[in-house]
Amino acid sequence: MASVNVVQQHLSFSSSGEEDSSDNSFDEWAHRSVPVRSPCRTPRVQRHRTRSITISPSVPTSPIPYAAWKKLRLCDSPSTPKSLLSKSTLPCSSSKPCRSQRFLRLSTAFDRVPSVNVNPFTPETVRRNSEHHKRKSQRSDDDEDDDAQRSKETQNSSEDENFFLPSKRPAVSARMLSRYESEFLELGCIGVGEFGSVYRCVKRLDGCMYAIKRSRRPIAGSANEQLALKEVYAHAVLGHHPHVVRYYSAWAEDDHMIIQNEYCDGGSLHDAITEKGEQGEYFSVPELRDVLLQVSMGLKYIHSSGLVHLDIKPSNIFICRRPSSSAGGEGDSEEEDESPSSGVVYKIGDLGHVTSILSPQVEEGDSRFLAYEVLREDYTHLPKADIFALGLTVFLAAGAPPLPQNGDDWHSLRQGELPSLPQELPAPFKDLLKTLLDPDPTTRPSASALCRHDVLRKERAGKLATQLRKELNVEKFRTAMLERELKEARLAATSPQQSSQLGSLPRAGRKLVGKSAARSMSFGFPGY
Ligand SMILES: Nc1ncnc2c1ncn2[C@@H]1O[C@H](COP(=O)(O)OP(=O)(O)OP(=O)(O)O)[C@@H](O)[C@H]1O
Ligand SMILES: [Mg+2]
Repeated sequence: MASVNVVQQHLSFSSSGEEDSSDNSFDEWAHRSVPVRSPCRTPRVQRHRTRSITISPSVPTSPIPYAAWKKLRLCDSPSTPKSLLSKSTLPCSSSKPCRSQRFLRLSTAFDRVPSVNVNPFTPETVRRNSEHHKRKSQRSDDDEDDDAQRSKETQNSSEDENFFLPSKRPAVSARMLSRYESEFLELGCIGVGEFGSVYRCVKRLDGCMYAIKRSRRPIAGSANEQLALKEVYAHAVLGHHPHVVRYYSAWAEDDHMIIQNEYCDGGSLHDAITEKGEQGEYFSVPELRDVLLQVSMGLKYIHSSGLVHLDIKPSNIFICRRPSSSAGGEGDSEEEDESPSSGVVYKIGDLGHVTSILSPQVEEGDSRFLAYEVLREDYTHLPKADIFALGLTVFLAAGAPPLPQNGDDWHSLRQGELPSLPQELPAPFKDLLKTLLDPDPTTRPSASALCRHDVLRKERAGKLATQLRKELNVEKFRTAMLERELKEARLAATSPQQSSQLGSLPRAGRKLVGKSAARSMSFGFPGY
């Protein structure tokens, strides 16, 4: 759990003698992590601002008269006047004194907000637990003094429990905080879009990381309300797919829509392109194929659900670099059983423009990625507008210069003129990309056709063959070992004398210890 690490690191850092940070309250830390004047203000700051303006004892906390707002009452947020908030603040438990200054500070830092549980099942916690147990057993081997050892173990085990086991603090306190504050610990702002700001948060109950998107402006009665609702409706209908950002929950709070999604630890494709660009690099051909194939899989799923995304672009494609530490992990899907060749998973996110293919209500996305037919309000081939935007996305990843928002260059791109690239793409791949940008939407391949396309699948097939060859070699080796052991066993059965001689005089190259190791050798293949 990177998030928990962040918190623990921060806290132990402050306990290491840097006393000028004596006022290291969580609030201050959270504020420091967000740049001053950033448009990405934390919901907490914004909420308090709103509250100080709109909430007085005589003013109801939900003064929104709009009929449309009623639609958003997915979960009523409790009223949280400041008085209740401050009353609800619990002091550090006095019945269980803090063990060290670090823990004292830990509880000091946390006592303004409910604590966070550590989920013992996340890959990171499991890894840390096993490393810790290894270290502990090494310590036991080395230590000779039994008494000292025993007292040390008692001390260590309580340390371990405090550090690695789920916390014994109350899971979620029933204090009068907003749902966002009571259920999540905010670790920082990870992005700002047109519609919302996105925060990396740990859910206090399950200890997993989530991306929480909060609409930047109040939504009741505004055009943003439709966008907010669309995003939630689309997520709820789409369910799980490895190449679509997973949705967990949504609610309205202080007239803002809040959406809890899977956290993608690699940021957006836009970030990755920018990072590479700053070093004069761009995505290689295998990486481009990977992006194209994986996003096509996500699109195939969205399109087959009767929906279109209509805002495909690098900043709406998110990257997961390691096994998901959000709850749930990867979902199943017929063709997604192959793991991505790069170890990087691309996921389609930001469903704010999603609409139905059959009865579209089109809210145009970013004009740089807009297909010409959508501008002309021809909605007969909407899924192909996603394909067009995907084509431009891949061109950008390949090193194309920034796309025009309008003007002659905008039109030329929609008349079949390809963006210039700093790298030479293989002809079949370039031809495929060209079809994605074809002015005629019917000529562009469908997402489903892209998923099956030879140019994208060939490399995976090659990798699969290499893997199978390796597995075959291992099996051959294993068979040879078994045959040899069988021969020896037969020999031993027919002439016990010979076998005892063999047993007493080890042959060169044979192990004295662990002779049967080969049999229990694990190559990590199912069935063995
Ligand atoms: N699930 C996530 N995991 C990691 N980062 C995310 C996630 N969701 C959003 N972000 C970050 O926040 C940024 C804005 O998110 P998002 O695109 O959902 O907001 P938006 O306001 O709808 O954007 P737009 O301007 O495209 O309408 C993203 O570009 C990305 O950097
Ligand atoms: Mg976006």
